[in-house]
Amino acid sequence: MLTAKEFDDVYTSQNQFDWSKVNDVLAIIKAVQTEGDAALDRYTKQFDGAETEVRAVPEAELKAAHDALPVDLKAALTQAKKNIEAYQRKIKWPQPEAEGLYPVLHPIRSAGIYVPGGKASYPSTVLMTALPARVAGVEELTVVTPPPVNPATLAACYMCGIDRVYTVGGAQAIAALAYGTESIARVDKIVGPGNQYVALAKKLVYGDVGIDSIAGPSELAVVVDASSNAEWAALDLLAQAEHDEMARTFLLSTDRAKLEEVSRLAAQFAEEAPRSAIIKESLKNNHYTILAEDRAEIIRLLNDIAPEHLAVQTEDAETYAADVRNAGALFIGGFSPEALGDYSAGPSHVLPTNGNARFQSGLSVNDFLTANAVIRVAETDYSRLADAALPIARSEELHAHAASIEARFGKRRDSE
Ligand SMILES: NC(=O)c1ccc[n+]([C@@H]2O[C@H](COP(=O)([O-])OP(=O)(O)OC[C@H]3O[C@@H](n4cnc5c(N)ncnc54)[C@H](O)[C@@H]3O)[C@@H](O)[C@H]2O)c1
Ligand SMILES: N[C@H](CO)Cc1c[nH]c[nH+]1
Ligand SMILES: [Zn+2]
Repeated sequence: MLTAKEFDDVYTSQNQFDWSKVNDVLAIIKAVQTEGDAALDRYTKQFDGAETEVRAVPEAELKAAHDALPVDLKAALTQAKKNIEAYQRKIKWPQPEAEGLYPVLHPIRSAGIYVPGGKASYPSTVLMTALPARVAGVEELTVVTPPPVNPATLAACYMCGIDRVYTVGGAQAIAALAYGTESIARVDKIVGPGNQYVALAKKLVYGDVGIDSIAGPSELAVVVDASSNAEWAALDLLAQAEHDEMARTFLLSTDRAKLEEVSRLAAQFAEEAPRSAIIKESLKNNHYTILAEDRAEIIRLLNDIAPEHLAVQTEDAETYAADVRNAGALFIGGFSPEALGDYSAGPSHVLPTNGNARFQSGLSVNDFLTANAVIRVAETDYSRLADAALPIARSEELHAHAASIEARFGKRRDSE
């Protein structure tokens, strides 16, 4: 258990993006650029142990996976799909009136979706990425995901009408979406979460292609007080720790006894959990229990951590939403476990990690829209804007700028 000061000392140095693999990832990207599909096949064999030739999964295979879904899973995916679509429709930017100065909104044409598949499989990520894109009106969606692929992931692709699905993952899949290969067409924007290799590749290709954000190893901060259910809090911590040894969890309170109770239960559940090895490693290296002085100190710590997920399970939980500026998604109250956000609540579970919530929101329909400013100046408004522009153009000594503005005064006088 750490005080806030002790946490500040240890955490700041660790809360940095891991660039140590950058040369490996750059080499992968370059190989895909020069060798295309052959490089994809080689890396799939090397990193995923699969002897496959990259190919689009036939539509009939997607449909067969969908038809074979167990009834309860099909119903859950269908309901989750409805909830996600409803939320994305609600938050979609409205098109402002086409008057004078306004943005004109367009969906981007094509998007590539990375669906992780290394340590777990993620049919839910198909829904959480493809549906916001579909609500925006993106024409073409390509999914990449490493082998072996969970049939439920293929079924989810079928439900979302994905145009092409390729069983390739990691940095090589990101490079293929960014630059294209013989089999995979390049896209306008790449979205979706992934491990350090995927995150590094997205950073490196950005600018040649759009990206949504860096959605890396999962994170959860849980705030508890004497009133909190310690078992629920402990299980919520495990639910994120089981994603990855690199998943980060934080437990905060002003109540020492409750922190001890939650920590004891988390350690006990970790022993019994099916994914015990991953969870124990994550809790050992990437978990922080913090005893704060007061609520203000908890708020300050949360804004510094800027966690992907924040679960507040205290009596005054409602008050946190206004005071915490930096969190990818907030889960308020005991009946809002983070896992519901992962699957069925509605907002996308693709959220910024590693402190990126300071400047980045979770994936949404609006990530698939561009807003192009339209400037249409009425002649009667010209002088007002020209007078506010000319002295600035002259001070920048950009004479052609000034002349282009002055020329309109001449034209107007001539036409009067
Ligand atoms: N932030 C979010 O929104 C969000 C959502 C879901 C999942 N996640 C996170 O996504 C991550 C998924 O990671 P994952 O590993 O399970 O799947 P992944 O698909 O991201 O990574 C697997 C791929 O990594 C590549 N790889 C593995 N070892 C490599 C090596 N030594 N060199 C080069 N490439 C290598 C392989 O190509 C493999 O296909 C987890 O950390 C999870 O917590 C985040
Ligand atoms: N918690 C993950 C985001 O960090 C999303 C997810 C998908 N499936 C289960 N969980
Ligand atoms: Zn999760």
